[in-house]
Amino acid sequence: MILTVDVGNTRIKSAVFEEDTALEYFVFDANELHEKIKNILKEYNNITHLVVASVGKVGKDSFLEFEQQLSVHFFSNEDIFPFENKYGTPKTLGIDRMVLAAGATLQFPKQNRLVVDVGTCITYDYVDQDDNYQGGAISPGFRLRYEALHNYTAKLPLLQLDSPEHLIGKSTDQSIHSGVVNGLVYEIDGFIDEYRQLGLNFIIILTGGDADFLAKRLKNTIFANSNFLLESLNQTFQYKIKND
Ligand SMILES: Nc1ncnc2c1ncn2[C@@H]1O[C@H](COP(=O)(O)OP(=O)(O)O)[C@@H](O)[C@H]1O
Ligand SMILES: CC(C)(COP(=O)(O)O)[C@@H](O)C(=O)NCCC(=O)O
Ligand SMILES: [K+]
Repeated sequence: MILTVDVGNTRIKSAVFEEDTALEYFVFDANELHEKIKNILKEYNNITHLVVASVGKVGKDSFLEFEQQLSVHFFSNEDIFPFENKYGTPKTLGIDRMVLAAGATLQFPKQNRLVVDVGTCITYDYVDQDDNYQGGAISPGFRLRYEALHNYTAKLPLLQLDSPEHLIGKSTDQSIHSGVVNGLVYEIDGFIDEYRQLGLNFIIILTGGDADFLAKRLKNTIFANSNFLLESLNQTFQYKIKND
């Protein structure tokens, strides 16, 4: 059994896998990391590997204590991945993006793939049908947009993510929701349309904490799976074991 841990910039997501099947999912904050992992290991005493991808402030050292109990793998850009990395700065490519690209490559062979991960940031990652990772884009996620409007103005309130009632906002709150939510929908649909105009045919995987909220609002047909990163971590680790 494998325990996968995805440390994002907002929260930590985790899942226990028995081969390709996820048995249980968990979500927690960085300050609960040790206690939560200890509890998971108690509950599932067949876990042999702890596999981590972190772009947050939780580093490799945070998992040292578990090395007495099981084998720990903290993914880095030096690991073996099932794609050729054509990014101009491969060493600075986020490990979450590397794992997403690996998952897309392994789960959807021989086709162009675009992964859109809507978390703290929105990341776009394009892997072509010959398994070349080409790059993508990074933009602010929902929370960052709401907070930026509040933090960098004198008058705008801090709102929680909510559906805009109208395209044309009739109040301050409605205008903010329309700007943030419709703006993000247009951004993602716009990116997808632009990629298509390059003559590219590709599958789209939408993931991250806000994938479900967004999926029904996009005009483009997509494959939405908020657990795609955890599944990809499990698959990338199995790929590593077979190919290292
Ligand atoms: N229970 C929850 N706690 C916090 N954020 C949540 C929750 N459920 C959904 N979300 C949404 O998920 C987003 C974070 O997505 P996530 O993919 O976990 O980010 P990251 O990987 O950057 O930590 C938040 O901005 C929020 O809108
Ligand atoms: C862009 C990110 C901050 C996204 O983080 P997340 O929204 O998943 O918390 C992360 O992938 C990262 O730190 N990337 C490094 C820069 C790059 O990928 O080029
Ligand atoms: K992201």
